[in-house]
Amino acid sequence: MKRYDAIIIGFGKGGKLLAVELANRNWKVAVIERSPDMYGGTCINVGCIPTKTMINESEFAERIYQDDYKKQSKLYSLALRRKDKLVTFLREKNVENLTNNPNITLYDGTASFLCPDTVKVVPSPESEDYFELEGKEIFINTGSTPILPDIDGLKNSRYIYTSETLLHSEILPQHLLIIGSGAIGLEFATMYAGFGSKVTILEAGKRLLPKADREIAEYMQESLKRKNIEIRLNARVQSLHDTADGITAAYTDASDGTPYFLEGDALLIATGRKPMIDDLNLEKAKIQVNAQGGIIVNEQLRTTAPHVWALGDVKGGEMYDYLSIDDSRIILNHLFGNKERSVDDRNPVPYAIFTDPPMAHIGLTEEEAMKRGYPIKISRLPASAIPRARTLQNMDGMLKAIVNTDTEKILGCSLFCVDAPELINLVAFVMKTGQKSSALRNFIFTHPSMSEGLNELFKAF
Ligand SMILES: Cc1cc2nc3c(=O)[nH]c(=O)nc-3n(C[C@H](O)[C@H](O)[C@H](O)COP(=O)(O)OP(=O)(O)OC[C@H]3O[C@@H](n4cnc5c(N)ncnc54)[C@H](O)[C@@H]3O)c2cc1C
Ligand SMILES: NC(=O)c1ccc[n+]([C@@H]2O[C@H](COP(=O)([O-])OP(=O)(O)OC[C@H]3O[C@@H](n4cnc5c(N)ncnc54)[C@H](O)[C@@H]3O)[C@@H](O)[C@H]2O)c1
Repeated sequence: MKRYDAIIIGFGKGGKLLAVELANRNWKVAVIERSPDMYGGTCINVGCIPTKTMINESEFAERIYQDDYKKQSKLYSLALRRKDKLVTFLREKNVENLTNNPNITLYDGTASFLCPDTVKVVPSPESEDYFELEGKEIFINTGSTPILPDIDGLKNSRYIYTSETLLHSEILPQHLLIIGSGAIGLEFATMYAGFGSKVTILEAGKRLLPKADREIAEYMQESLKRKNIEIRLNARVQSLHDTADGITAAYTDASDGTPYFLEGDALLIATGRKPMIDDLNLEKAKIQVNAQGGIIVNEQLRTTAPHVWALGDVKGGEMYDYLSIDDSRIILNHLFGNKERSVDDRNPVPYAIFTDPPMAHIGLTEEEAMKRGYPIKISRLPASAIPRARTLQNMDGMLKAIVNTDTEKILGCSLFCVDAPELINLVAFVMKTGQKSSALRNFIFTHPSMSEGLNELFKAF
């Protein structure tokens, strides 16, 4: 049996960064990945990168061929090719980063625990062959997988997709149905509407983005409507049936019990993701999981088994690329640094949803700040008031900030405007460095830029 200083299960975001850092410190590292199509993990293969590439392509398609489905279809195929090219480039780069390092060995296969320091690797599901590896430290970085709700007909339909499969389909849907209006549902809706598909989202909840600022979520809902994206809230999907040329979703509006039938030619399941623990045999290592199947870790990311750590989506909770990266920093800090980093010291964490315009948020919403009894003042700025939004011909949206009137510190900020995923990082920087809101009011920004809008937004405080 081969022995390593570190075994990393899953070639995901945090794991690949950790592998290189450990190897550069002369650790012998084994990385185990179950699928060569997933070298480099979710983000570059089926997550952030392909989706944002396609959203960018769709914005371009929308501008030039707004109502011409045939021409849009052609652009969709070309966009898929460009997306595939980028994904292949990044995947190859990711593999090179590991395989060029003499201290790293990349193994193809599915890993499972035999005991806390030994894993079994099955290279191919078709064969009974396997080998074992022993590690002084083991890092679980197996990511997450789509949740498939228990809906009649879902398993047998030919028209059902997940975010991982829809972007391999060559046919641009005429009418895309989406179940779920979280980040994935909204981003795919934006993408396909941009390419000219009609999009209808069926969301079980009573409001869009329940954790977002209510006012901003309402702006977004109105904006999506103008883009041919219909959102049906309170929707309880009971069954799905294939027809000669598509799929019918039968659902009930839970607010009044009215039954509906909706026809489309493709249906995306976007009802959340769950930690990928299925094959790991965690009991053999006495690694505990929570009720949602997330691996339980302490604030240093150690699991309940000695010398076994977990990073990224497999812990459950918030699932973002940058949290997996930060998890790797925390682990490195505990292995080689001053041991001061913790998952508790990184809040507030911003997020962004890449609709058109996109929405980004950090900190508290207005409702949350009120509930906590803070003395607050609120400022709002329509995106159309920012000259850069006009030069970009994207004036849709609203910016909103909440400041504590006693401390003059920013409590929360929601930006629904072009470039919001970039702007929110400026706000995050001010919040995390403990500066007052006046830092943004008086800062010199380039012109014309969306950042200038922050001068205006924070003028009120
Ligand atoms: C469509 C989509 C869009 C997204 N967009 C964004 C975005 O814009 N911004 C953002 O921050 N986040 C985004 N995310 C979330 C982000 O992609 C994830 O949070 C991040 O990639 C998780 O990385 P990870 O380190 O947990 O592992 P992953 O990158 O998921 O890697 C896990 C790897 O482990 C492998 N594996 C699993 N089980 C085993 C096993 N038993 N043995 C061996 N290998 C195994 C898997 O094949 C996979 O390659 C998006 C996600 C999706 C699905
Ligand atoms: N831009 C980004 O950072 C980005 C982009 C995509 C995904 N992600 C991450 O990926 C993860 C998964 O995203 P997601 O959008 O699938 O999950 P999500 O949990 O964010 O949203 C799922 C939505 O589906 C709804 N839903 C669940 N079951 C339903 C049902 N049976 N019928 C109708 N609606 C139902 C929920 O109410 C919720 O609104 C999230 O953690 C997300 O943060 C991030």
